[in-house]
Amino acid sequence: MATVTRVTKISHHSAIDPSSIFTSCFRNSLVLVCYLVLLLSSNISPSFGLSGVGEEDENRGSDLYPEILRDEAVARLHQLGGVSDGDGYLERTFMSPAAVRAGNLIREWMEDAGLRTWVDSLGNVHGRVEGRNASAEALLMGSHLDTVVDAGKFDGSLGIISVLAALKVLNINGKLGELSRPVEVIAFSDEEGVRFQSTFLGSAAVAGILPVSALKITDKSDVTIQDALKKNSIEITEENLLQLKYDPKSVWGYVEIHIEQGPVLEWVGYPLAVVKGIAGQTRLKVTMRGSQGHAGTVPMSMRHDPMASAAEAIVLLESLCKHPQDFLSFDGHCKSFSMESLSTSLVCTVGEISTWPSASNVIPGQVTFTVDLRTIDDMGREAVVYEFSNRMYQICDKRSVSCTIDHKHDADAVICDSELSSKLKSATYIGLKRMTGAAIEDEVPVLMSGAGHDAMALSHLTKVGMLFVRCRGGISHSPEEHVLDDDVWASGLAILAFIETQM
Ligand SMILES: NC(=O)NC(NC(N)=O)C(=O)[O-]
Ligand SMILES: [Mn+2]
Ligand SMILES: [Mn+2]
Repeated sequence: MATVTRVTKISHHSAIDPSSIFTSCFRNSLVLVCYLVLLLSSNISPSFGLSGVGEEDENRGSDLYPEILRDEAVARLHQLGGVSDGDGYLERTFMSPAAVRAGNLIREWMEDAGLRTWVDSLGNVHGRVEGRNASAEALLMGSHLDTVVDAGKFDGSLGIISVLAALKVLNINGKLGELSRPVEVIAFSDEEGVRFQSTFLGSAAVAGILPVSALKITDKSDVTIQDALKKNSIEITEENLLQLKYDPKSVWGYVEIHIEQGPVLEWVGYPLAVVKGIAGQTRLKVTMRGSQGHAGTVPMSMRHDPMASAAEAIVLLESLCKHPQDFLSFDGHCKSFSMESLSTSLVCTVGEISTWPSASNVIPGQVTFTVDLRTIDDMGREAVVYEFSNRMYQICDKRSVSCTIDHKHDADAVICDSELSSKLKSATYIGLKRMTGAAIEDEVPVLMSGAGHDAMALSHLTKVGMLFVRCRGGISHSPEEHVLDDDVWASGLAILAFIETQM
């Protein structure tokens, strides 16, 4: 008997698009209160249960496949979550030993689902079935096999394992060869960009937007991307890099399942959401150099301290991103960006800082820190980067510290394809109906993504659509990241319904 998490019902006649609510309320810290008020005022009926498969139709249970879409998928998520370079925490970065082991394990699961597999020269792991018409445009699906440091088990992995579970069900039912078009699952080698700070390496190569110059990017140990591949017996050249690009005419679309990494689905009590779009992002590396010296003998007035300069710049960044309207101005004519969309979606993070020589009794000679800046408003993002840069250089001049800004990564915001999103929404209804045995009257939530995804890179190749899966407390990029077993199941049923109805 399937028991599925209870879902708060949003009555369909007052269906509301949570992302629009968030746009209007997101401005202040009462956003969730606003959201709740708006939901309650739309006659939320008492929560109806996804209370399990109806007793009356035992046959329905036969197309639920809990042993594959839930039990085996959950077991694989935990198994993959144990493949790590870290001791006691999860870490898999581009072409690391654990990333290679993870790729091999995923490849086994691809073959277990009946797919033809290979690894390309950027370390992406591919599994493909041609279906009835090998020359038709292919449906691409997938997500990333790399992780951040001290990661959760579901970010990236769920999008690979859930899709493979659905394809395994089709293979068991003898339907895989009957699909109307080829289907290809790709486990991308580097979405997080932790090692080289230039994210989407694998998916950008498939989309044809990874410049050859990227192969010379170095990590903290001065190892280039090219070296990292060579250490794994992959000789990447300009020629075979360019060969990785898929012909847009050979691709029908790209679909990615991913954890929400936010609190909304848990808040509204719904297991899945359709993604409306993905915020644009910029990554900077700031280096400040000053006068290294003795902590005990250099008078404060004579110091050129890059640590204090960095601290002032980081606090400035926080103020700029909390209150952009206090820093930015634009004449009403050019309308280059909307303060509304910027201030409701702008987030900035300094996640990494390092100093040299990093000794408690030494005034540092150099400080380096990262900046991660995101918003759905691309023009606004450029304006914020410009404003931060100018004000940071003023800080450095005032403190007689030399500063450089290295632009590591830029990705424009992406709007998901409306037709593909509509198909994913329909498939979600079908999947959830199978689980509950009752018609789903609610509007599937539609959310914006502040997190980046390989779909951003693939949007340069083909139309993209995404499904979000609820995660506990919205927590991600943490070992606390968690998805309910039944929500893993719901994601598998939704993508199975999508493939069955669209292919
Ligand atoms: N889904 C993700 O966690 N993506 C992460 N990676 C990139 N490239 O955005 C991020 O930081 O949001
Ligand atoms: Mn991530
Ligand atoms: Mn991710």
